[in-house]
Amino acid sequence: AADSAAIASGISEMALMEAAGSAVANAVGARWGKRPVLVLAGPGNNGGDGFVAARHLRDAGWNVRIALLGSLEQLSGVAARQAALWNDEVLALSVYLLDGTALVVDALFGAGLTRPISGVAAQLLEAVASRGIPVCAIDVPSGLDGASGQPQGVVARADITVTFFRKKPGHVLMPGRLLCGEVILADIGIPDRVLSQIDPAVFENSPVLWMNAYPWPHIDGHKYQRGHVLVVGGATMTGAARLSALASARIGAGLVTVAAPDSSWAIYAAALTSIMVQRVNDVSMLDHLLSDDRKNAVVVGPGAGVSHSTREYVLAVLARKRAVVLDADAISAFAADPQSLFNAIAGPCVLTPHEGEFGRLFNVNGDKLERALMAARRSGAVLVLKGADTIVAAPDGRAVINTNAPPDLATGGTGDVLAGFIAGLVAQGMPAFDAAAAAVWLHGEAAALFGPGLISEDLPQILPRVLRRLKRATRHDIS
Ligand SMILES: NC(=O)C1=CN([C@@H]2O[C@H](COP(=O)(O)OP(=O)(O)OC[C@H]3O[C@@H](n4cnc5c(N)ncnc54)[C@H](OP(=O)(O)O)[C@@H]3O)[C@@H](O)[C@H]2O)[C@H](O)CC1
Ligand SMILES: [K+]
Repeated sequence: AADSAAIASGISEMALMEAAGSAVANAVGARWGKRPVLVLAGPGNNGGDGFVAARHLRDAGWNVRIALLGSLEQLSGVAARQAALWNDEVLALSVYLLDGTALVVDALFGAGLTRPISGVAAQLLEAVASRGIPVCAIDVPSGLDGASGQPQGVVARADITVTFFRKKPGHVLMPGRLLCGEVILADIGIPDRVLSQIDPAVFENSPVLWMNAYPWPHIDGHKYQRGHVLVVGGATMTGAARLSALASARIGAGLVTVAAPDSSWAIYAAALTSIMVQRVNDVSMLDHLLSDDRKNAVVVGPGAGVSHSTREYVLAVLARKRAVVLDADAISAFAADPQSLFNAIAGPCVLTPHEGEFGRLFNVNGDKLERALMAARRSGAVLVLKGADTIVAAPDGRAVINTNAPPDLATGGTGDVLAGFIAGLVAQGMPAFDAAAAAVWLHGEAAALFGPGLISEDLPQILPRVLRRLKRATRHDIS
């Protein structure tokens, strides 16, 4: 879409392809020393980029062969014109060409892939993978769906993928992110104004998306302006709510209260210091707590139990029109009747399911991005679909894909911390979608900064260091 908009705005297709292929040759030259290269060219413009890259590498003194799927006569448009500039032998695709090849430039298919790769092209990609030949992919590793990150049949994993203008969802969604290797973004002269013309709604998560909405404390602020998070605590799994509460406090909520039943009140009270503990044995006591409208954000779910009372608590909070983060058991508790939850959602609400919990509420098909967006639209909530490539989706069609989470995050309690981070930001006035995106990013950064050996308690602990860095990086100095 970006290239057609750019072309419509007067940039020639030939120039775009020239810039694209030359960026590929530059990336190859920067990564590898001179060696025999085989360029695999497909029948569309991805193949055209391959012809340009081949010419630039040859001109730089590399030993380059190019093999084409189909015949030169079948090429059309700019790809045909670029192929004509190659002015040298064009081979037919064959596995034998891999003998004596020390690097493959994969220009078979890019954005125009419409079906799984078959025949000799598939055999070649399989052989490239099994022989462990290094690969530079153009735009996407051929066979990877750039919109979803899902392979359509065979894909040869690339060491580097050179793409143009903006990353596509497939570069950041799993398993695409792993199949792409290092993604190199090349500027091929598509002006930024094109982005506003195509108005994309899906972005890789990054502070630039939500920094302007980040609620740094004001110099003249007091604790009530920084919100009051209420975490509904469970009776037996008390650690989960404590983690959420601690996370809300660390991310800057002015006050945090845990609502606890009599049976475990003493445990909460003994374990928490700056966080308050109040008694709640049933839904009417919870409702009474919520009559204080300074308690402006609520977390339900961590350690709550999949029960009737969890359902009642959620509905009571939603009826009070409080911003709410529903996690874990608060999601699973509605498995039998998801619509009763969706009907009750009217104000800011964030659902934070992992795939298992997601499947209990939503019966939607499609890739991860589509499913998250559909679920957000259906429920009216901001959806945080967790995983190595967590997606934050809004009912209005916006989505971010998060890429900074290290595998160390896959440990008990980290989800409770995330729910607390989100609620803490919402309590300080950040819109739910921005708060969820910011919380997911900060959660990933905190884990990455801590590194191996991470347990969930470490996340709130190390968050101040992440916040300090973020603040330093985004501070607006007076000059
Ligand atoms: N984004 C930019 O700014 C620029 C991108 N460029 C490059 O262009 C490609 C996209 O080019 P396009 O021609 O649209 O598509 P492809 O080259 O990926 O492939 C289309 C052709 O492939 C056939 N096809 C599709 N799937 C298969 C398959 N599994 N097996 C065999 N053939 C397949 C398709 O045929 P159909 O029968 O489906 O019609 C087409 O013939 C982009 O990725 C960039 O690399 C430009 O350089 C400009 C700037
Ligand atoms: K490709």
